[in-house]
This record gives sequence, structure tokens and C-alpha cells, in this order.
Amino acid sequence: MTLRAIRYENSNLEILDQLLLPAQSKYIQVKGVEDGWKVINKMQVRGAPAIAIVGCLSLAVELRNEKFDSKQQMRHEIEGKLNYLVSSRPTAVNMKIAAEDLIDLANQLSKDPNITLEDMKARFLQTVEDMLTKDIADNKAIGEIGAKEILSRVSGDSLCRILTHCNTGSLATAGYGTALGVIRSLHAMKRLEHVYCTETRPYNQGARLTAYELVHDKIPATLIVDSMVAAVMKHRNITAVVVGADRVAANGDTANKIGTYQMAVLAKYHGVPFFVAAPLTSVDLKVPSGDHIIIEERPDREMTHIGEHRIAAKGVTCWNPAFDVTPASLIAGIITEKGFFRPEQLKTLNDCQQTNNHTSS
Ligand SMILES: CSC[C@@H](O)[C@@H](O)C(=O)COP(=O)(O)O
Repeated sequence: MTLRAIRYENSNLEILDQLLLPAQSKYIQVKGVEDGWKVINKMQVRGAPAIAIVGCLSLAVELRNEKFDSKQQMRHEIEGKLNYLVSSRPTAVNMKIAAEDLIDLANQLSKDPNITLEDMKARFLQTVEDMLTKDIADNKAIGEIGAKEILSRVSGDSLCRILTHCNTGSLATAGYGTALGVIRSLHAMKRLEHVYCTETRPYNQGARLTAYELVHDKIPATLIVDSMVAAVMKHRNITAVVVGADRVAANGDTANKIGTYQMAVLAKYHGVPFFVAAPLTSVDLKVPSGDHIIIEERPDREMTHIGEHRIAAKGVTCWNPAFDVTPASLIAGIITEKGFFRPEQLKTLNDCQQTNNHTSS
């Protein structure tokens, strides 16, 4: 069993093919931007932070061996290829924000007369490569901040029972995870009694990937199908729901894996606090509310088939949105590496985002 979604050494990029998990652990080499776009679009790598890191590293692999006549030519190529990578999947904002930051960096470097073409390339590649270590550090901070926030709401030294959705762990990030990072931190503090993870239809990221990570880490866990969420809240005394995010709008509305919204509605009814755990690279302050977030629709086949096996009646039509938007009013707070924010406090993140440019070194 391996939990490393992304392997990057000496400019060689490989991703663990998540379509084959948990049956097989097989790495695929990503030789450049074209391969990067394909593995993201086919969901061989998935999860908002992992998408951005693999996209940007695929550009690094390609740039490393390329020769440029001028800084302007390199800048132009960086911009075109990053914009192409952003088109691979539309909802998660991390790739878009990383692309904007890197295009800004390329512009600055190309205009600076003190920086040579070789320096520009080296600085650019280093900035991309640093994304891996930064993401792990951010996730550990999210884990700790989230665990403390949840524990501040329970009495004495009682243990927590957490419900989560989709996969937000090592496989969706450079390592450790966001919502699953919070669960890992609670477990490390010996304050976790149990985790319930949803199957996450139609693509089963919960059953295939989250369950795999929980078993790997020996975290006490139970898999439920998505339609059991209300029952689990009624009968299993859930302390909190913690989920990830693909894009958090400025007002706190949050796009995440389809099914998240109904969990938040049920959490409200049962009086269970509902948290989003996400790095700042998932917060899009340019989008005022969830109404402006484009929701990706995936092929029918992901619903009608499991692997090669058809489970739906032939001839039926399908609707397969990959994400839904949870309104801010249902969210108790957003756990980031810079602290815990109630949805209405998110706008203060603007300062953090500017002083802590996502991808700059
Ligand atoms: C840390 S991953 C956060 C989100 O990206 C995750 O919850 C999710 O919705 C993933 O969707 P996916 O379609 O598998 O890429």
C-alpha cells in the first residue's frame, strides 16, 4: 500500500493512478503538459491541491529540457501552457490560482534586467518544486488548527466521532490531507473515537481512497453509503462533519464533491457543526458567491458503470455534476493554514493571500 500520490525526483514526475486504487498501486510517468492535462482530466490524479501541483510540475518537467531564445519567449510559453492546464477541470480553483501566481512571477522575472534567462528558468522551476513541501506544511497546520477548533467545542477530554466525504487525504494533496489531515491530527492526539466516511457516489472516492488511507493509518473507521448520512447523524452521535473544498467563494459558499450540500443540510437539522478544511489556495476571493462557480459535469459512464461493469439500465439518461455548492449559512467555519474563519470573516484573508503569495518562494 502506498499513500504517495505524486513522486517527483530529478525532474521525473510520476503519479499514482487513482483509477486503479485500491486494487492496484501503479505509477504513471507524466512527461509534460499534455500528459499533465490528461491525467487530471481523466481523474487519474484528483483532489484540488493535487491537481494544481501535478499540473504545475508537468510544466516544470517540460521547461527543464527546453531551450529558449529569450526571457520573453519563455514567459509567453509559460502563460500559454498554464492556461491550457487550467482548462483540464473547471471547478477546483487551486490550478487557476497557481497559474495566475506563476504567470505574475514569469512576468516579473522577464522584466527584471538583473535576471538572466538561465536565472529566470531556475527561479521559476524552484518556485514550482517548492509547492510540494509547502502543501504538506499547510496541511499539517490545517490538521492542528482544525483539531483544536473541534476539541474546543467538546466537553472535557471526551473523544470525537467525525463524518467526512470524498477523499481529502494524502491522495488528494502532496501529503497528510486537509479534512483527512484534521482527522489524522485528532487521531495523533488520541482524541478520535471513530470516523465515518461516505462511499461518495458516483466515483467512490470515499470507498476506494479514503477507506484505503484510513485502513493504512489504522484509524478506526466505518464506511457508509451516501444515503446513510441522516441515519448516522441520528444514531451515532456525530461530533462534527469535516469536508474539503474545491473552491470557497468570498462569502464562504463552498463547492465540494457532489453530496456535500445534502450533508450540510442534514448536519444543520441534527445540530452537528459542519466544517470545511481547505488551504488558502482553494479560496477564491474573486468570486463573490457560490452562484458564480462553474460546476463540472462528468460523463454518464461514471454513473452507469463501475469499472467495466454496467450497473444502470441501458438507455436511461443521466445527470452527473461532479460538485455541489454548500451555502455559507450551513458552514460553522473554514479551517485554513492561517487559522479558523467563520464564513463572514473570509474577506480578511485578502491580506494573508497577498503577504503569502501561494506559489512564490
Ligand atoms: C483536499 S481535496 C478537496 C476536494 O478537492 C475534494 O473534497 C473533492 O471534492 C475531490 O473531487 P475529485 O472530483 O475527486 O477531484
